[in-house]
Amino acid sequence: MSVRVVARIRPLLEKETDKDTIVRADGGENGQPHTIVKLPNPKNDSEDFSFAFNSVYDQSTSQEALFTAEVAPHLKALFQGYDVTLFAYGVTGTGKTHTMRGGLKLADRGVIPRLLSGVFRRGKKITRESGGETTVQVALSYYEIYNDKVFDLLEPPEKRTATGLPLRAEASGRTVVAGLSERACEDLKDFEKLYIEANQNRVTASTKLNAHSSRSHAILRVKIIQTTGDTVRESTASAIDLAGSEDNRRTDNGKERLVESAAINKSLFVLSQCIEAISRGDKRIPYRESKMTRILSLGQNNGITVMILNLAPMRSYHLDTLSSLNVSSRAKRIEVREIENEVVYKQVPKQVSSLTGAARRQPLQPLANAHNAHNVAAAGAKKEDTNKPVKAFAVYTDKASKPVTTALASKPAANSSQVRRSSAGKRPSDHEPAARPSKLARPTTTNTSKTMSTPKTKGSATVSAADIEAMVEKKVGEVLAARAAADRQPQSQAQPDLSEAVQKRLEALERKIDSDEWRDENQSEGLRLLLAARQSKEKGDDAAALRNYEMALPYFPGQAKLLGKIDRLRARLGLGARVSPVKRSVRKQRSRQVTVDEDTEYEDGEADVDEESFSPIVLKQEAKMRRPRTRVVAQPVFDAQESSKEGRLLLDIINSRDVKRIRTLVGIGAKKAQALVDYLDLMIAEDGGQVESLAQLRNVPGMGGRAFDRAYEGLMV
Ligand SMILES: Nc1ncnc2c1ncn2[C@@H]1O[C@H](COP(=O)(O)OP(=O)(O)OP(=O)(O)O)[C@@H](O)[C@H]1O
Repeated sequence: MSVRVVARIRPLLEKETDKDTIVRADGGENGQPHTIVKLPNPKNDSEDFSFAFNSVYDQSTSQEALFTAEVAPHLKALFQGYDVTLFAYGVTGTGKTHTMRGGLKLADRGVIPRLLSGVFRRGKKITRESGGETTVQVALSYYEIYNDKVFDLLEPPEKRTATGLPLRAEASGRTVVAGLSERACEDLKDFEKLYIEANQNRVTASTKLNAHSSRSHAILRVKIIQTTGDTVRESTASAIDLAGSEDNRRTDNGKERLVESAAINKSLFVLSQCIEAISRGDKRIPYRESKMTRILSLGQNNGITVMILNLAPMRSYHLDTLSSLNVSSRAKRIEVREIENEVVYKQVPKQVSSLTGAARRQPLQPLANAHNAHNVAAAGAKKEDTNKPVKAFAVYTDKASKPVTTALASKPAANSSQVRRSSAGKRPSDHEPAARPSKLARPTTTNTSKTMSTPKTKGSATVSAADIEAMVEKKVGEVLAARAAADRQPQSQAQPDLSEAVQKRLEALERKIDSDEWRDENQSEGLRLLLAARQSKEKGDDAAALRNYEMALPYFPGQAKLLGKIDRLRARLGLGARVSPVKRSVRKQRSRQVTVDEDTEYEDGEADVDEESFSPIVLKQEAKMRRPRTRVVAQPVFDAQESSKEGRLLLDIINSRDVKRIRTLVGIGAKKAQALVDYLDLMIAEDGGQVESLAQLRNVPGMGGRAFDRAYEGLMV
């Protein structure tokens, strides 16, 4: 069956200043559960967008009701040998942890404690009814993915290693965490003790948007082992509380939080890309690009998968809500085959025949929602035109309105049985940069939030409703333009098969980045993002390429080459100018007289990145910019260098991309040489393969300022 996707709208919290609720549950007349999420078109309040899900739970839904409807029915299957995966997805502060973990009071308990309670109860029942012949053991493992590293939550934090636990692919195709501890759990009390202790190990820290924000993805695995005589049946329930995406411009996040946030946003972005790739039927699903997606292996795991989309009802989350509705709607299209885990015989090594392995590994199904009532009509329609792209989600407006002029307006909805009443207000995409919309307009408990819901008072420095409207308008315009640009590309161009040579080259780079253990984590991360951007670009997916380049930017702050790529892509997609995270106030135009700080950078804000400066990049860069200036280098010196024989030799050596040759330069060791070559492969090669000038070379990470001077001067000796 396809992944079951349900939405839960949380109630307003007392402290929340934005009381303007715009998200509501609909559909499901005559006592049937709701199936539609409705919210206004951000560009036209009188018109509604609707998204269809398997079920929709409104603000009044209790923890008990949600569990009874969505989780309890799968307990039986779990004991029949099926694996069950439950995961909560949504923007920060929308209620994921509340849904999964809940509060301490009995009525507030979330899905996880209720699941365990159900497991123990059913286990006892089975033992009782079998007259003691069948015994049921429960074992737990609990871990988090923090900054793309896996940490065991059942072990004290002192035992953590810097790199975390490695992942391993099993013969069955499943990805597992190597070296994870597992604890036997006798009863609910046992579980609660373990769970509370483990949660204290979980990295949560206060952010401005959510005072108890989860900064990691938490994964609880409950293994159920049923033994009858000499047969053993194992199945696993996984409950996953994903960290929420957030916008750093709104959260006042400090250095550490920024890095965390980048990791969280990246993994969630990869998840949305995987969902999209599966629903499109792509051959390559980018699971490998984040540990969370490797572990989740959406669509590859057998069994039953339920995705709970958490939503906040307020207007201040409007664009974020649209974005997560888009992603979740696509997830409905992922098919998971329900395959029972085999019974194995005690003492006999478990047989995993290749046939079984192959059968267990899920072939990815592009359009697998024959089970999804909303898609039946579309599935039929699709047959007529197999070349047409699969429309990834259903959204229709509720009010007949004038057709809009965007290119999107004429596209038919493909997976909704609902009548599309208006072609207006097509959905924004979830994967363009603009589609993880800014929370600029999100008020929570902050002052800004007040200004959102209260009219602007005279003389105050607040944002007026019209300003906000304009911001939303602009953002939506960007999103629509990006989508329109993407849609304008002919299908053959949208997903071309990469040439074998390019594919091989990219795969080799991917393997290398993964295998270089010596490499700084942040450096690897930055390179991975560049690689992902490169892959997207090769495939003609400019929007995804842009997103990846933008995410790589904090790892290579101020890099002219990278900024150029971003600017070009933004222009191509019809998006506005880039908003630089680097404070514009410290950015000055380079003048004839360029001032160089003692050990490195140019003053124009285009700080370079060398191996040592990868972490903590963003703040370090600003700190560097504040340092006193001590040396002044005149432009004529640069001009002379450009035309000197040393300059030409330096370029020649760098352009050779030969690690051994580059290492001969003064001040460049093995690591730096390798990092340079990788960077050149990713950034320069696609533009013709050459660093054309010394000025360009000075903007290559690791080759700015002093590193450049040393290498250059070394050639003069
Ligand atoms: N259904 C609900 N009923 C009552 N309160 C709720 C509900 N859902 C969420 N809340 C409250 O909203 C706040 C934010 O919820 P929560 O921490 O679960 O969000 P989250 O999505 O897990 O955020 P993050 O991703 O930042 O961890 C909490 O105070 C929580 O108690």
